[in-house]
Amino acid sequence: MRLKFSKMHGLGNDFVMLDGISQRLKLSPEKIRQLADRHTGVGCDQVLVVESPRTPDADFRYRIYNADGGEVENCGNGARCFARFVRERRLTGKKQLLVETAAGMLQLNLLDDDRVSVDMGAPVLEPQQIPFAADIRAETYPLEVDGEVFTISAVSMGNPHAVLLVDDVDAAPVEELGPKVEHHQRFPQRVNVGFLQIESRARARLRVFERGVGETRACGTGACAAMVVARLRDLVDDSLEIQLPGGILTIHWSGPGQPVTMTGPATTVYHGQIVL
Ligand SMILES: N[C@@H](CCC[C@H](N)C(=O)O)C(=O)O
Repeated sequence: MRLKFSKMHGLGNDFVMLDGISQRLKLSPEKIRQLADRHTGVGCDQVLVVESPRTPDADFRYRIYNADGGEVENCGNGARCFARFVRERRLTGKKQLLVETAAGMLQLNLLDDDRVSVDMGAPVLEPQQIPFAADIRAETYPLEVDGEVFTISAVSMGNPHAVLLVDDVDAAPVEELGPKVEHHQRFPQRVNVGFLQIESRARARLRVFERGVGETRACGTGACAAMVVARLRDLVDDSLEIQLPGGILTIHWSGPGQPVTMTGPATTVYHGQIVL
């Protein structure tokens, strides 16, 4: 199978973008892993696929695969790249798009300064819906890992996130604790793990160990989840600049029941073809 693709990134969270409307794709988990391999494939954190929508209101359907081959529900940085990709590939001339994902509808807006703003929907905090094993919903939960108890918060932004507050994100045990929380038995669908340092009511720093990938340079849904956790604990105001290793995302959330808005860049690196 010969595939045309674009290599893109959102703050260094990188993607292989595939147009599944004008080319026929037969993707298995193994083929996704081949594409994502940084030594023998194109290399990326996620493979993103554009498809025709299933519901009449939507402009497109957007599917997301982690580098480990698993299909997942949502990807914030990918959504911004998606908006740019469908314009560059002339699949649409629109600057405002309604896109179907496995997690529901996303609204994407291409801004005049080339950034993309995404309405990521309202966060879900009910443990069963995240999913996370807990008897009742709480702001924080104790989580035991190798005999040590950590304090986490749990949020779904369509995909599951655990967030830990840390004093110094540079010294956070992302590589050691990240995989243990990702595979913790209380998260039956595994989880993305964010390490969040609050700098002020308007600025924070974040590193994310992503489910199915490892630490990435940025995670859009992770930044939204971090905002929700920080805002619910009244540590930040409605607008937050989150510094990730790859750059800054601006996140806005005015509180429970409201959608989270994420704004940031989307960059095309090159277009290519690969035989799989
Ligand atoms: N990088 C993404 C999140 C991608 C999916 C995630 N690894 C998961 O398994 O849920 C983002 O920018 O949100």
